[in-house]
Amino acid sequence: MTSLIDINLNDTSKYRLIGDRVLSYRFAVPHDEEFYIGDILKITDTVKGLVFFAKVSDLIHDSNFSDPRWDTRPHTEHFYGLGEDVYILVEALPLGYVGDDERFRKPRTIPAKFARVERPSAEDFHFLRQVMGEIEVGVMKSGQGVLQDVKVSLHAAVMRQHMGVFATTGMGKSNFMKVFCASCMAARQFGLLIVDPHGEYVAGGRSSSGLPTKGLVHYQAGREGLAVFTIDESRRKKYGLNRLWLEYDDFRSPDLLLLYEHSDAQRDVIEKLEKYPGSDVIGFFEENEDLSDFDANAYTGEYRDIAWDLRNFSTKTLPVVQRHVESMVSRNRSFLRSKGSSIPEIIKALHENKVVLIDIPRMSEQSELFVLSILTREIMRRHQGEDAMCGSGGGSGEQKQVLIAIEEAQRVLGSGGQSTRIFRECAMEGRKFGVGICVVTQQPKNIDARVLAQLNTFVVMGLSDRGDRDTIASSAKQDLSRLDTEIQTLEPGEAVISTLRIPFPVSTRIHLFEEYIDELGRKPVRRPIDDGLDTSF
Ligand SMILES: Nc1ncnc2c1ncn2[C@@H]1O[C@H](COP(=O)(O)OP(=O)(O)OP(=O)(O)O)[C@@H](O)[C@H]1O
Repeated sequence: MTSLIDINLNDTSKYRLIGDRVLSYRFAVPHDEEFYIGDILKITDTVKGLVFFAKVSDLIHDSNFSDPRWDTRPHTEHFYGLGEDVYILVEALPLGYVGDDERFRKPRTIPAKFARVERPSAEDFHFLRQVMGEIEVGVMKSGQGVLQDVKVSLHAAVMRQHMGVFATTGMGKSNFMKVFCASCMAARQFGLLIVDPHGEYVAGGRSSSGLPTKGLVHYQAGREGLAVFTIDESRRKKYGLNRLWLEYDDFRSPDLLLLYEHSDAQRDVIEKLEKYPGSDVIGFFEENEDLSDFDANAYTGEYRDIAWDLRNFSTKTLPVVQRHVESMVSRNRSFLRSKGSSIPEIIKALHENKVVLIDIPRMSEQSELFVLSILTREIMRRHQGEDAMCGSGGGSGEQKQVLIAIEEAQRVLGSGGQSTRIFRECAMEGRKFGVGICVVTQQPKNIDARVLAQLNTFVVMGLSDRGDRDTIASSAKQDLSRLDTEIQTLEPGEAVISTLRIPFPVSTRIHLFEEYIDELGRKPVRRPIDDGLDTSF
């Protein structure tokens, strides 16, 4: 029989490990002890000189009585009393261990039998802090509370290996993205591109629960790490932002596939036109008023090659594509013009490791996808070439890193579909060229499984749908299946984060953006120019 009475009365904890598995610990605590799922524990193995950390994954009532039905008999309390023979069995998941060299490692060994189990103290937290990266997003949760001293930070170097942010509406996705942006502005480790059709990231607005929120321009101390390109004149003047322009040549015919449904014949036209600069394609369709009786042999206009390539298409197909091109141009008039594009400036800002926000308030979903697809293609094109091996001045040989956020990503990364080729290409090959994607979605089960398999960082916020949780559990690189209860019970603003270089899934309370930027504002911002300088007197 296991006694809960401690042998050494001077010892700080009387709980002892009785588990028998490398990947699952177990110990007993009195029946009235307060423990919560998610509590972080420290297990000291004095035999091997190792300190293990674990997280409570289950709580089970148990007893030492041989009668298996003792607790269902009347007057149980009277016969037995609830002394030390009745207890709670606590099951815990190992996080990792620290040895003499003070390095945190994955849990590849088991603590000694009866190793001491206790709650970690403030000094123990530096072991957990050790595994964190540069992009702070919150603090580590422990059961009902948080470990204020253990900030949860993602590693910038793994962002090119793609990230997913999964949350049902109202669970704090927008807040998370803004906190992530603010940390990227402060850390300046890679460029981050976000296209915002709701205008909420720049200057805030109202959260899904109606509360007023702030935006990235309010993080004043980090402003050097932010470049906003907007179509909103009043905002541009008020906050000193850049004007967003794209030019006809930024457009390529496959962008139409994202915006409209097409028949096979119309798709063929679009493919034929892919090799032509956007200004030629737009020029061709604008110059010909009526293509319903188009005859390539009789064509006398400026775009002979295009006319010749379209010679065999039916005169029913061409007017449809023409309508789509014209509607695309007129719909996006507020930022699309024949000459003069912001793309060089956008890419420069990304390569200066800034957060680049494309602010197109009140524009349609189609315009948002249009802009995102053009920018993604251009970033990929430049990174596939030599441009990204630079430092803006050229020659340092270091590859630039860019992360592209794709909100409501199921629209463009769902299973199947030609229309989303550029995003798919980015997910499959981007990392080789330093281009990562940040897939943000409420419906992970509707994202192509091959794309999910490419994501190496998962930020899982509350997901009410079992199918969504199962999809996440089967795609994450760390085992999240045993955290299902925790994921189901996450409150708004809480997340389970599974990422490379942090050896265990971390339960996190995401910072509230408004509080976080106040806190960041009080800290000095690290500027790339300061790297390597001794800033002391
Ligand atoms: N980390 C947090 N700490 C405290 N409160 C939070 C946190 N994150 C979100 N909230 C609160 O939860 C509510 C919803 O947050 P938010 O608007 O970010 O959700 P959302 O998932 O983006 O919603 P939607 O999908 O509808 O835009 C807000 O009122 C916000 O204040």
